[in-house]
Amino acid sequence: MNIADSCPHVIAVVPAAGIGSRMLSECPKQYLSIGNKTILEHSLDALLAHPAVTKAIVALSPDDVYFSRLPVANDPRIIQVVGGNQRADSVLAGLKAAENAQWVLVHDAARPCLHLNDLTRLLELTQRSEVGGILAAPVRDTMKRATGGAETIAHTVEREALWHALTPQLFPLALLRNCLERALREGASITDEASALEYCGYHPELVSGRSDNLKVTRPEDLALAEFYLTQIYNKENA
Ligand SMILES: Nc1ccn([C@@H]2O[C@H](COP(=O)(O)OP(=O)(O)OP(=O)(O)O)[C@@H](O)[C@H]2O)c(=O)n1
Ligand SMILES: C[C@](O)(CO)[C@H](O)COP(=O)(O)O
Repeated sequence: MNIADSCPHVIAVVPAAGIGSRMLSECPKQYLSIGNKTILEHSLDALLAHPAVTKAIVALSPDDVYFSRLPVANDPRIIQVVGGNQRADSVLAGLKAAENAQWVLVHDAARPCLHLNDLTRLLELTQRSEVGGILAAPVRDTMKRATGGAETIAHTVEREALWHALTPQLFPLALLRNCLERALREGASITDEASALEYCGYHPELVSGRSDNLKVTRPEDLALAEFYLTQIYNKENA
């Protein structure tokens, strides 16, 4: 049985409507280039490399003038929607455009270094989970909680069982939409999809993922992402 047969069709939602203010770049960071492609194109290619990911819904800013210039804009697997003021609003816009797929995964446009093996291991949840889960990386550093409003240490945070939430995050489409709509309606702080499920009392699984699946956020992240993508390219073309 090949990989595509063992996994149901999955729709990806890619929030790409941010302005990338922390990147301090001329254009939204998802349109910065690494090699011959933009960060967004790298992220979409990483998702569509898996045969089970049959469609990608990209949530774009209403002011986006960049996406239509990309070759991927003409890919029949890509659907464009207008994103919202917050990342969660953009994700919800994407979910509303998803057909009645059973499963949906949400992946930041700003995470171009996703490895196919990590995506494959996350997608294995479709075979054994009813709630879904997220790629995550265990915390390695000692973690400190700052004193409110000051840059002084209040205390050390126990790092045992502490994880960095990454993306993709994979959930049953109906469950994620219902939890996200309720959490947003009730004013919950939602910075990733798992937090909407947690708000509704669910406990998504943690799938250990590579720590080089970084979110390009600040200027110094671009060179690191380029290094990681070069590593992926060299391995694929060895
Ligand atoms: N209203 C928003 C805000 C963010 N995003 C997307 O969510 C992902 C993760 O968000 P983040 O890294 O915070 O991106 P920005 O919001 O663009 O960055 P910043 O907070 O520095 O402005 C990005 O791919 C971004 O494009 C989105 O689709 N809609
Ligand atoms: C979804 C996410 O990438 C998981 O770590 C993160 O929450 C996005 O946060 P941002 O502030 O929107 O970048």
